[in-house]
Amino acid sequence: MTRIYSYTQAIDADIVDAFCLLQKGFTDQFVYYRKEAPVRFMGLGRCVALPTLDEAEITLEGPVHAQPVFFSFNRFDGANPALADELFSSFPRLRLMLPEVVLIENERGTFLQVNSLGPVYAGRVQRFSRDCERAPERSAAPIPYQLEMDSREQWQEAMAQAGEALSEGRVRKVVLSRRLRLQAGHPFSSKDVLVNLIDGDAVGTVLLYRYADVFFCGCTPELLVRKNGCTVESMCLAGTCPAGADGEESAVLARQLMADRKNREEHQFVVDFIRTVFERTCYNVEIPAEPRIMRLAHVQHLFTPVKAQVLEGVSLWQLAEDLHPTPATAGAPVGEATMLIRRIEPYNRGFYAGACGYVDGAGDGEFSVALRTGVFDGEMGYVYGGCGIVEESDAQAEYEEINLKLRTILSAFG
Ligand SMILES: C=C(O[C@@H]1C=C(C(=O)O)C=C[C@H]1O)C(=O)O
Repeated sequence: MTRIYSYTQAIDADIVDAFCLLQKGFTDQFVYYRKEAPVRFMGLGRCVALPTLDEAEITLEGPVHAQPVFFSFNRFDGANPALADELFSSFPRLRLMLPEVVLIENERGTFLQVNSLGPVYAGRVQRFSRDCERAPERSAAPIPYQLEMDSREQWQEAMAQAGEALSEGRVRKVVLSRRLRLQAGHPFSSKDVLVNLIDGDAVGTVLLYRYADVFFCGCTPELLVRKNGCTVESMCLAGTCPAGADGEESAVLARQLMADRKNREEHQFVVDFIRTVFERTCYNVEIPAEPRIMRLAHVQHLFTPVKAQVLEGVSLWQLAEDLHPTPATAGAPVGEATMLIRRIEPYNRGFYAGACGYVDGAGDGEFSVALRTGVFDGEMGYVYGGCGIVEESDAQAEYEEINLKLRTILSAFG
């Protein structure tokens, strides 16, 4: 058992400004920041890492009753024996990481949480809250960079391998990705990348995990699972078209996407998979019969929301493990597709397309699928993008689709 003391008080501060000021003093940094709703957590430092919540004995302190916020960043294919990209190999494999300081914004307000393995010393809270409240308004600088294009021939080759597995019937869908290398004149700043994503036009949830000099960051539209008491939600997201230049073009493209058999099929694999997991672990499962459109800055997706009540005794962690990876990021059947990805992709995805999120001391929280992300160290970085491949997919069109998806993470450089 690990006894954790968690002290929370309200603060009158903008949490992003406060994070920008405080971050200089901490090598470990964690962000889970939903842009469209105040579900925002920004963590600094490391109080403790635990394998499960069962190991924690939590004492809540301070004027606000709030659970400690643990972060969890997990690899796409944690069991893949292939070595991860050198940038990812430095991140420890820890399940639940509790920061020393968490800045919280939710529908109740903005809060400062200080976590400790002994009773939290009041002077410490006062010092952080003073710093938060005097934080200057943030500014972010653009980051000039060069993108090294990957080879189209290599992509054709990967597509040919996928095509073979599809025509032999070994898989019915596989999600292949591309990795592009970036080079900058100055070291990538995690603060600037973060602020550009939060304040820019990227839609979704901003994620950051910084460990010493290396950081993983992005803005994903895809929720894996959210748990609030016994209510749980998920999302089927697969099938893509461009966003369109204006409202009219966007509506035409959306209608074509809704009517496109290939995209509807790619989408349906995800719906069927999530339905199977939810019907085993939940009840009152609600899944609309028809998908909707999710419009983002650069692309639009077919999207089906999922809602249910979870069976007593089933944890958020178990749901995330059962759901990940879905056919949206692996393919169908999931195991066969994952094996094919290991064989075809010349790199290990690391956190890209992994389940990343937060869990609070009561077991509520959420995980997103870490899409539209990259990993950075000094002047170099890698960005990742993928797309679902079925038998009738065209290599050229899928290559272009990934270019559109990459524009979200590239928007982080201004
Ligand atoms: C794999 C990615 O995106 C996934 C694949 C999609 C598709 O194939 O249409 C759409 C959304 C995501 O589920 C990515 O962005 O890297």
